[in-house]
Amino acid sequence: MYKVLVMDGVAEEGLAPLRREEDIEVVIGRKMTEDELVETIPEYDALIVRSATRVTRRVIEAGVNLKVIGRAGVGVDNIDLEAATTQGILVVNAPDGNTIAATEHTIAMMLALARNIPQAVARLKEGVWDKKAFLGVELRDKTLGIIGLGRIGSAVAKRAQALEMNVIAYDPYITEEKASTLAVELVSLEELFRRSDFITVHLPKTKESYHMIDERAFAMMKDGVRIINCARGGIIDEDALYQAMLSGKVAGAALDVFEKEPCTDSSLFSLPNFIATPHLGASTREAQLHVALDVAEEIVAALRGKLVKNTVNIPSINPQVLSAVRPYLGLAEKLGKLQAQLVTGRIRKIEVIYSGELAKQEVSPITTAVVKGILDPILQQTVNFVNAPVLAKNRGIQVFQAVDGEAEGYSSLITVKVYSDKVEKSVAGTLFGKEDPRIVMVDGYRIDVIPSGYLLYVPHIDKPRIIGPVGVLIGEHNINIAAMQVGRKQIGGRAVMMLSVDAPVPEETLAEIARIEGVLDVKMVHL
Ligand SMILES: NC(=O)C1=CN([C@@H]2O[C@H](COP(=O)(O)OP(=O)(O)OC[C@H]3O[C@@H](n4cnc5c(N)ncnc54)[C@H](O)[C@@H]3O)[C@@H](O)[C@H]2O)C=CC1
Ligand SMILES: O=C(O)CCC(=O)C(=O)O
Repeated sequence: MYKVLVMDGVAEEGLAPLRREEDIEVVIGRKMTEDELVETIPEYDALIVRSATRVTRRVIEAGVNLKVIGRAGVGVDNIDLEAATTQGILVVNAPDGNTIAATEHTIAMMLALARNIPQAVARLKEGVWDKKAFLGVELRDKTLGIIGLGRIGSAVAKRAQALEMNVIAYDPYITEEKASTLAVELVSLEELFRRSDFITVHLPKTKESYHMIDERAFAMMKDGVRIINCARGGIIDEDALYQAMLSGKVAGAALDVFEKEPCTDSSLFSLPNFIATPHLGASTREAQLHVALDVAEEIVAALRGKLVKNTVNIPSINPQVLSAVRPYLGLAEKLGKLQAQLVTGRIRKIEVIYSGELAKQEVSPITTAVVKGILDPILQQTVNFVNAPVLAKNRGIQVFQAVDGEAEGYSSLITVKVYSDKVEKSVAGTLFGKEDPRIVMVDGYRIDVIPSGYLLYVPHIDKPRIIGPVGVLIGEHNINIAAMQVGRKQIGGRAVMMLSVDAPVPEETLAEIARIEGVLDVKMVHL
């Protein structure tokens, strides 16, 4: 039975995909302190939040059963992604469901700013009919500067154009083609500051965007500029905004988000031309239903080990790519696991080389499977597709991936080379047919072994009285040999023997095998 904790008032109707699963129990959590959440979380397999709950490192480390954290929305800045990744917990979000809600809120804020609507409503409710105090401005022919031309920025651009505004944008990560499809002029940040009558931000809060709009930026802007932030608090420096509004440089500002939330006290609240909402951008019935449905479906998929679309802490994999590489994931993991048991010393470098047909595919998921296979037998903690690359990096292991046309006669070949401070070892595998995995090479010696169960690896000198005595010693312990492969490059040179056995060979027998003259090493491997 899986248990899912749902926080922050995520829409009940949207939880239907979870509620219809018989082995999933949904628990609606009340507002909790960090300590309370730390105490509660160990019994849960999944957690769903909006923006209020802070999923800190402490919470994540206490979540010993957590497999997935879902954000019913876009921004994941309330989730410690690094901690989740290290712990092997998948983080998913619902990036599309609230785009229109946040877009319409932005347009509403811009119109409210231009026409002083909140202030006029408040005055009228005080019983004052004051027409003179609220002279507004029109949007038509004004320049709107959009910082961040993603989902919401693009949708804001379309609506602003319908209001006959001239739209310019700054987004160094999108192409000129995308901007021109939207009929938006891409400009530098400085030019956007200099030319805009209204500026709206639609980008995540990152190191780069933190206080992107600060004192220096305000100094570059037109007198009387109006500023909107329905993205994330902290992109605008609130102290600098206060000063710029006091001086009259900024004619009005509308914030839906604040650097510290909830924000119930701010010097900005004293300014008549400042308007604000309490992070309402995504608060429409439609958006809340959509994000809840999207995230609930993702949680079900993640718990079932199925394809998850909107992953935040591992690269999302295109379904076509996944179906091409999926058959190789198991083989890759086994090759990694084999290496982990053959290699001695501290691993410094892993190199995964792809040849043949496979070399034409996007192979990074296969490389991750190799790394997972290598680290899993070595580390105490759970190693999965989420944390394998991070754990390798944290341990100072370099991971390289390369393609090489030479597949040694196989249609596709995966070669895994591991370099430690003591040895350098290479193993290779392929699929016979579409799904029959085989280890076909160890240290350049050709073999043909099914990567499963117990394997005995015996490198030796190619001469008589080795294979027989090894078989006898194993037989004496009543252990059945299911298959045997010997690979050599030249008569009388080095060779490798790989035996599939039905049970582990005891330590003392391994020691006896190692004493046979001509045996160079002996290792029991379990795949
Ligand atoms: N107020 C609210 O309730 C809501 C807030 N949001 C927030 O709105 C923001 C935008 O959301 P989406 O449009 O869905 O995201 P998105 O990922 O589709 O778009 C973000 C855009 O910002 C651009 N960008 C990133 N760093 C940049 C930089 N340093 N300078 C300029 N551009 C940069 C990216 O290239 C991308 O095009 C996010 O921060 C999200 O959390 C989203 C929904 C509701
Ligand atoms: O869930 C909410 O109310 C906030 C949504 C939001 O900020 C986001 O999706 O980034």
